[in-house]
Amino acid sequence: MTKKIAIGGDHAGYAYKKEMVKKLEESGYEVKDFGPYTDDSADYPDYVHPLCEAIENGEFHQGILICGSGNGVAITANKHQGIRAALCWDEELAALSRQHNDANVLALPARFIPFDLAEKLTKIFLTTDFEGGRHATRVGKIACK
Ligand SMILES: O=C(CO)[C@H](O)[C@H](O)[C@H](O)COP(=O)(O)O
Repeated sequence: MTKKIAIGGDHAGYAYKKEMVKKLEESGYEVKDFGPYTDDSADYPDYVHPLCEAIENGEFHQGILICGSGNGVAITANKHQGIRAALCWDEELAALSRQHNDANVLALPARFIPFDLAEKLTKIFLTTDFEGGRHATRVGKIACK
């Protein structure tokens, strides 16, 4: 089964997003780019909310969000009950976001890491399994009552 990936962000992440779409498609993923489609100044919530709703609806397996610091897209994504967005800037963080937190969205800080690292983190994120067990109990308690 081809893994379906949703990608989005804002103008600060535009260049990385454009390149990341190419890399993901070359790796065999089915990718939808939720925008923005130029590097004109853009408001990240306009792109993050539709992407997260699509993931919550089961249309995509996981999401990649890219902005300047990664904070804007992560904060916005985590407003969605069905989203666990992890801001990552090194390989161990990317692995742990999947192993311990079952994160379904990776937030990347384009202005703080080089593209080749962003690509490595994305590959780790998309290929690392959730460990379950004690972590499943904790993830099950995240949702606000
Ligand atoms: O990095 C961010 C802070 O959370 C945002 O996601 C934006 O990318 C950043 O705020 C854009 O800043 P700009 O000065 O409008 O380029």
